[in-house]
Amino acid sequence: MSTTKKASSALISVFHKDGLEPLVKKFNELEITIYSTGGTETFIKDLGIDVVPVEDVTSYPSILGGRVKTLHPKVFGGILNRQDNKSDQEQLKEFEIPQLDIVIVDLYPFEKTVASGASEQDIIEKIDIGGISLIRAAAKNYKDTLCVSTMNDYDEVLEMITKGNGSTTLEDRRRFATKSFNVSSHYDSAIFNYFNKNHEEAAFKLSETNGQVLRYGENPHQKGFFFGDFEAMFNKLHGKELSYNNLLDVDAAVNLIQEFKNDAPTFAILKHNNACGLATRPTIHQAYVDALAGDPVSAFGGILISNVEIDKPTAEEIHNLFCEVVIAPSYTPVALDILKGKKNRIILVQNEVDLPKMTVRTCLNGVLVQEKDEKTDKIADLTNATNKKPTDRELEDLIFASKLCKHTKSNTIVLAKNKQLCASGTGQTSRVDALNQAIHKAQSFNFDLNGAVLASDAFFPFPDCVEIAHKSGVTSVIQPGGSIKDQLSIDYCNENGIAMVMTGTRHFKH
Ligand SMILES: NC(=O)c1ncn([C@@H]2O[C@H](COP(=O)(O)O)[C@@H](O)[C@H]2O)c1NC=O
Repeated sequence: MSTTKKASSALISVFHKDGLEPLVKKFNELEITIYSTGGTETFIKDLGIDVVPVEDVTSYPSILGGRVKTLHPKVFGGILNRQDNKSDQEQLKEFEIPQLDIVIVDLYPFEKTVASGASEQDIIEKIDIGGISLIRAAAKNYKDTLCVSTMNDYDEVLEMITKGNGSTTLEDRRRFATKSFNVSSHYDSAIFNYFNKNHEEAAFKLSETNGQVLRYGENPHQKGFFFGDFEAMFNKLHGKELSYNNLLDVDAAVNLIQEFKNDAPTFAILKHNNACGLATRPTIHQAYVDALAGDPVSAFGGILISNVEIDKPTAEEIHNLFCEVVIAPSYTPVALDILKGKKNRIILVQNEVDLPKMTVRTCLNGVLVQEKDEKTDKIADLTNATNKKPTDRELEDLIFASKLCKHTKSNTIVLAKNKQLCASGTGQTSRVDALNQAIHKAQSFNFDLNGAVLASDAFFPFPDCVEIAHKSGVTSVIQPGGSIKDQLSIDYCNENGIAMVMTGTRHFKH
């Protein structure tokens, strides 16, 4: 028996009518009978194309404000019958059920309605019942039925139907069934996540429908994929394909620069997810120059991000550096031309899109999920722990350093001065190691640490860090506090004229 099937009928029930016209016209040309629901029927009729209202099949009107319109055995029988099953075919005849060869559905926009901040009642009404049932039924019966479950596929369907003169192959129908279960399971995950927003039910559903195969994973012998909507976040203007590691760095960069969103021009340079350069200045050119000065060695091959438009002078400086990715909210035309001067350099425009509020990572044989660390330390949150208070300049530097600390791998110590990163110790197994690494690095790039500030992502269990910091010139310290031995560090600061403020908030990043 041939597995290629010629369609003679289609049921169309779509929320968004955009993009439907060419498909409907093609069906009409191929003499495919079109059945349809209320709004879709009006749309098709207005195109001057014959359409059979679904009510003519069910002999029921649409009831309960549209909650029930296609949910009827005559509709589902038409979709689910097996064409090679004698009894199914006899029942079609007996109950006068029309054969439905193609089903096209565009579901009520549930996720968009939730995102719009609509009321619970509006959201509930956007839980599609009939549409999702049509999709499940048609996809289940892919041997006989073609299921089109998203408007993104209309072009492909039009091409397929045109090429096959109304026929589809089993292979195509199975492929469309897979797409349909992708749509239906994503839809149900979104509904579950909406209902379970307070996490009463101990279940986790992460559903991403946009996937991309990467060149490889973290290393060339590992396969890698990205599931997410990169295009929603960025316009890629130039350069090679982003790698797995590029994506991780871009993520780190975007989260870091978010802290400086409404600040003066700020430039960050990152390597392996940590910043090796950061500066806030009156111009973005100066911010870049001073960020680079933080560690011009590490900056090689780095990820660059700016919180404001990149102009010509900045682009000229950047062009001297080999870097993987440049990210900014915009570029002047001249700056863009300069940056495009290197073939592989990836240039991204960051769109104004909210980042997810939860983070997810694999752990053992499951996943760990947590709220994102959304707390940014502010001057108003600080309590003075010492007799000496930080100067206004130091206070600004303390907040600057604390913002960076939050986005650096633990254990970390950040040393900063005049809103410039002098050096940080990153991902160390002890806080003392992190501090020593930072001091050593800062000195190797000729930073004068006299008057510098120190930020620590967690409390000091002993006074050793403040002592080492003091001896290298640090005059002000910001830390969460909370150690049973806080007083030892405070006493040392008081005895040596250091100001220490406490935030009360730890910023571990593992
Ligand atoms: N209730 C039903 O039987 C039903 N059947 C189809 N729908 C949906 O109704 C929408 C199309 O409605 P209309 O053609 O009236 O504009 C589509 O999004 C479709 O998924 C239904 N609506 C909700 O469940």
